Order: sequence, then C-alpha cells, then structure tokens
Amino acid sequence: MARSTAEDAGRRRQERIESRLPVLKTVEVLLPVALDRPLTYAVPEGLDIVPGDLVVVPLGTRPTVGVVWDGEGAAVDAAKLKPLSGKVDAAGFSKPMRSFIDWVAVYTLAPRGQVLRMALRGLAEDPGPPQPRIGLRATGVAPKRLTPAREKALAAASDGVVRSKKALSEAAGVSTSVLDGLVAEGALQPAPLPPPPPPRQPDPDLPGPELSVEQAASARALREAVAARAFSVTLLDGVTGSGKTEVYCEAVAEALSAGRQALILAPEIALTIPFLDRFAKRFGARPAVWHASVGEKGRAAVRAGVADGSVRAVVAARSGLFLPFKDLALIVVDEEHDAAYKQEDGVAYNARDMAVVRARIEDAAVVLASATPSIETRVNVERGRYDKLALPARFGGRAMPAVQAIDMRRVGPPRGSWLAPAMVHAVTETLAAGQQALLFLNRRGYAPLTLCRRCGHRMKCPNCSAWLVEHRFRASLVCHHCGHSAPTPKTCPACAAEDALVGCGPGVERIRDEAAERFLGARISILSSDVMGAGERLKAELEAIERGEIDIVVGTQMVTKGHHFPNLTFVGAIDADFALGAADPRAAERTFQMLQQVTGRAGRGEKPGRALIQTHDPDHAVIRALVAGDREGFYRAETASREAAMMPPFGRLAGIVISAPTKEAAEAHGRALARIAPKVEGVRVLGPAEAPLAMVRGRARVRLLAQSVRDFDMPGFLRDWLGAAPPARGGVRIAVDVDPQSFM
Ligand SMILES: Nc1ncnc2c1ncn2[C@@H]1O[C@H](COP(=O)(O)OP(=O)(O)OP(=O)(O)O)[C@@H](O)[C@H]1O
Ligand SMILES: [Zn+2]
Repeated sequence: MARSTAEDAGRRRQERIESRLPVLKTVEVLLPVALDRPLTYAVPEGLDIVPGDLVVVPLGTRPTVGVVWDGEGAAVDAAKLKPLSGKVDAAGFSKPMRSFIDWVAVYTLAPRGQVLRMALRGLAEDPGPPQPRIGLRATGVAPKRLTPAREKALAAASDGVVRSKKALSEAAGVSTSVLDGLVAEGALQPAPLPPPPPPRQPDPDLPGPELSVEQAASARALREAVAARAFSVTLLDGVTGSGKTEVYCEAVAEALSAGRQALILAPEIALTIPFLDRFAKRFGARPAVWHASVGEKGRAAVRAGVADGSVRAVVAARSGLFLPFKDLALIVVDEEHDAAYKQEDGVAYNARDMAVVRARIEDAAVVLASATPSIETRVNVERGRYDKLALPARFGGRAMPAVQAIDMRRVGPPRGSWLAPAMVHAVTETLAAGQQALLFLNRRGYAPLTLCRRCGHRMKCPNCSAWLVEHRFRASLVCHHCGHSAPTPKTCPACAAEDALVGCGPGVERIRDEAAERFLGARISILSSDVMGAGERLKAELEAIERGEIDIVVGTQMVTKGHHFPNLTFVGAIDADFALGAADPRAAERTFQMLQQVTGRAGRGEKPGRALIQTHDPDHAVIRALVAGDREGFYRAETASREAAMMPPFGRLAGIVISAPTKEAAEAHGRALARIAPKVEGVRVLGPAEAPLAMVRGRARVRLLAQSVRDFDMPGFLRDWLGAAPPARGGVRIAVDVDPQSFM
C-alpha cells in the first residue's frame, strides 16, 4: 500500500516533468500570517533560491516577505503556481533559526507563520541602503558681494572639509540662508559627506572590576561554558547585591573575545536602562538595545547588525530571543524567575524556557541569573540538567537587610491611611539620616475600586468583569484589562448623587499622597509604568534617584528588581498579602520572590539596610521565611508542596481559554471540548469553569485545564484533542497556553 502510493507519486512527478518544459522549480515559503504550513511558489528561471532565503511573494493581492522553508516543493504543477517576485537583500534564516521557529510552533501550538512574524520584526521597517548624505564644501570661487556673515561662512569652510549645512552654519555662527546664498553664487557647492564612523564595538579586553574569590570562581566557570562551544545551562544563584551582573559580564566578555555574539534578556524595559551604562563601563561601548520602545529605525539597524554579525551584544526584552543571530554564543536570562518572560497573547511562550531551546539548537551557553530562582529551574539543577553557581553573600561583605513584619491586625495604620505607625517611624528615621526610602505597592493608579457612598454603586468596566482603577494623575477611571478609560465622573452614574464617589484601597498614587502629607518637604518620586513610560523620562528619574535627588521612591513591581541605589537603606512593603490568596499554584512562590527582591534593594551601598512588611498574616510561611532570612527553608517547603500536588515542575499544565460573545456559547463549546478530550493515562482535564476574569473586552471566558504527569507530551496531547474538536462557530475563540503562568 505504502509502496504503491510512493510509486504513484513518482509517476506523477515523472508526468509533470514530461508534460512541461522547461520545468520550473517550486519552493515552500513560510509567511508571517496565521498559517502553520508554508505555501508553495514557483521559482522564476535564473533565480537561485535556497532554504532560509528571504523572498517576496504575492499573497492575495499584497506582496509579502516570507522565508523559504525546508522541504521539497509539493508535487504540483509549477506552471500553475504563482511565482515568487524576488529575493530580499538581507541575511537569510540559518538552519538553527528555522528549527527554532518550528520548535516553538510545535510546543506552543501557535501557527508557524505567527512565530515567524516575531522573527521578522524589524525587517518591514528596513530603511534600505543608506542614502548618501550631502553636505557643503568651499569651491574657491569668490561671491560677488562679501558681507561679514559670508566672510565668516567662507572662513569656516576654508579647510576644504565637507560639512552638513547645519554643522557649517553652527561652526560659522551664521544662518543657513547665508549658506544658501553662497551656494547660489557658486562659492559653496554640494558634495557627499563622508560616511559616519562605524559605531564603537564593545572591547572585551578592557579590565573588568576586581572580582571577589567567589565571583572569580563563578566567572571562570561561565567563561569555560562559553568557550566550550556546546549547549549548557547554568543557574547563577546569587543573593541580591552579590554581583551577578559583574559575573555574567565575564561570560559576555568571553563570547566577544571569540568574535561571537551575546544576548542578554531582561524582563522589564526599565531594567535595560541602567544596564546600558554598566555595560559601557565594562566594555567601553554600549550594547545594542531591542524592545518595544526602540523606534523603527533603531530596530531595523539592530536586526540587520545581528544578522550580519556586526552587532555583538544585544540587551533585549523577551522578543529579542527571535532575532536572527549569525553566531550566537551566549544567552543570559537575567531575573530568570520573572513572570514577565511569559508572553500571554499571540504566541504564548516563556522566553526563559525558549532561550534554553534556542541555545540547544545553536550549541550555545545559557546563564539563568536570579536571587530568587524559579522552582522549575532549581529542580532542573537538582535533577542534574542544569549546572549551578552560587554567590551566597553580598559583594564587599555587605549585610543582607534586616526584615521585620508589621502585623496589620494589631498595629496597623489608623483608618483612612495606609502606612502603619512603625512604617512612618522608620521612614522618618531614614530621611533624618539623609538616606533614601522605597515604598512598594504592586498596584498602579490611585485606588483599585471606586464606589458611591450614597447608593453603594461600584464603578465597573463596561467590557470586562473588573473594577475600574482610579488614576488621579490622569483624572480618569481605567480598566487594567482592556485599557478602557473615561474621565472620573462628578456624579454617581447610578443615583446621580454629587461628590459621592470615593476611592477604596490604595494604589501607588495614593501612597505618594500620604507620604507627601506625612513627610513634609521630602522629594518623592513615583515609579510606575503608566506614569513613567519607558523612555527618557524613566531614565532621568532613575538617574536622579541614584544621585540621591529623591528622598522617597514609591513604586510598583517595576522597582523591585535589579536596581542599585547605593543610598537607599529602607524598604517598606505596603501590602504583602494581596497576591497570596490568588488562584495560582505559584502564588506563594511569586509573593516570596517579589518581596525578597524588593527588600533586596535596601542597604546595597556602604550603609546597612532594613525592611518592613505590612501583612495581615504574619504567620504565613512566606512572611516567616522572609523575616527569618530562611530562603532555603521556604524553597524546600514550597517545592515539597508542589510535588505533592503534582504541580509544575512535577507535573505539566496547559490552559485552554474559550471565549465567545455570550457566556452560553463559551460554556457550550467548553463542554463540547471537555467531552471529546482523549482518555489517556496520566492526564486529567478539569473544567470547563468560568474564568476568574469572566469577561474581557466584551467576551465571556471559560477555562479548561489539563494536568498531567511530568513525562508527558502535552503539546501532542493538545494537538490530538483540538484537532478533533468541533469547529468554533459563532465567534468562539480558543487560546491555548502550554505551561501557563496566569490562571485568570
Ligand atoms: N567585584 C566587584 N567590584 C566592584 N563592584 C562590584 C563588584 N561586584 C559587585 N559590585 C557592585 O555591587 C553592586 C551590586 O552588584 P549587582 O548589581 O551585580 O548585584 P546583583 O547580584 O545583580 O543584584 P540583584 O540580584 O539585586 O540585581 C553593583 O553596584 C556592582 O557594581
Ligand atoms: Zn475592561
């Protein structure tokens, strides 16, 4: 049977060859659209095309850039196919890069084209070959009339150097219209400007800081891992302020010395900013930067440089993982535990995990750095899959901050305020000593809930099952799930009472107001993504804090990690509990990590630090471990309870969210899916159940959860299952999330 099919195919191919002359070659082209399979195109005669080439093809009516994928073109009549329009003049996708895209698609169940789209970012904006820039040069011809301004201009140009119009007008101190006049009279003449000097390359031979004995040992091990030119993963597990950055920079130096490339991933754009300067201090030049706030031109330049090998070091947000490196030697995943590495929409991938996959395909080294490693990574170390290097003490013999809990049930703040007396006292002392304090609350805006004092009406998002968050800074009520935003009304929309709407609970803006009232004259800064953005403003603010121009920093999780403010000695966590109860198997781990990171900002300079944590549950294991400084104890207990519950990494999870215009439709489809779930040993399917966020953007949501033993092909199971699913009609949509981080 199989034999005759093969023979048939062979015969068909033969017929094709005989019936058409000349035979056109066909190729498979993967396109950046929601298709899993490449499409087949004919190759025009004379065009030399190999897998990995970037090509332009007609797709519908639009020319689209795609990538020639592996495999023979299908055995179809090439003459009936559309031919591809041409090759793009850019470095193609290497075989490892193509394998990586295939791998991510298979694992996440995203269509391959959708993964490709991430890897083509920065290409569409390619500015093309640089236009020659034109400047001005003196010709030696004397103008008819010589004014003092003209004299100045000609004197400045007398050296014969070609300068841009702007540069010449500045050098001479005359307006550009003077120069135009001289051009008109032939005394100045347009001429091509010399090309700008190439950007300075980071120099790995510059001396780094003198490392401590432990740091040096770790640095040596990481250098060896990079030099081995083989796949490896190393957890760099060092307490806050132990100098992990200095240590992994040595691994970067090793990659650069070999003329190869390094990628440093950071979970937040805010963290890339101080890193640029630290990198420049170490290597004499800044690395390339890749994230959403980099403009189109900048992105195109980074992408091109990464592909041709001229860009050696890139610091990037998670999407940098899909850049087409020419010779990738090292990926550093800084703050590897961070949930921001997980992309929730579109292709649901975890950049930390996919960094390991990419490194395996490219024979590269991975460094996972964290003061609070994920349980997943720790277990991989215990199983011998990853290596581990430990930095158990802060650099320079500095002490870890002393951490205490404030029991909000007994010694909490007076009604209507959020800072407990002990917190106020500690901040006052800190300011009196000329030091900085950080108040941490992981809630943006002013108040998480607004209600009417008269009728009790609560301000809800019209599109989501969520409260609107008051942002006083923007004078509006905002939904943090869909972005809906409207001016804060003067009257209650339900009972029309005037001035009856009140904010309940605190966000960072409210803490800022309270701090301003309590600590008169203190210079206070709010660090929160919606207030600061991610650009120059944030950079300036971080620098002002570092220089000591700010007394109190009030911030969301944006400030919890990575930053190094030497004069900051006190950290107060306003509400340690709010994440503890969440319907999330990682709730305890996450809370521990967040609080350990934020308290770790205290006392990183000469002066010792301390931290206070406001909690309603001081006996909770997380709080007790933080106060006792018993990191290992917490991890042991948490790992054991995860194992008992068969939760990751001891079991696998996948979430399926079904959304639809109505709750009934979502539920019906959820039930239909659950009914046809394959009965396989070692896996069970839970749900459908209404999602905690039951409505987002006007769409009702229900969830299914698949839970399996550890050694189980979850993507394969999901593919079989969903492949047999009834078609999603009536606006039903299905989103699959393998290894979910969010359970909302
Ligand atoms: N060997 C060294 N010589 C001089 N300074 C050092 C050295 N090691 C670390 N430092 C300094 O100590 C501070 C803390 O180091 P770093 O920021 O690398 O710590 P970290 O382990 O990354 O901390 P966190 O996990 O909290 O981000 C930095 O200012 C760094 O420059
Ligand atoms: Zn909303």
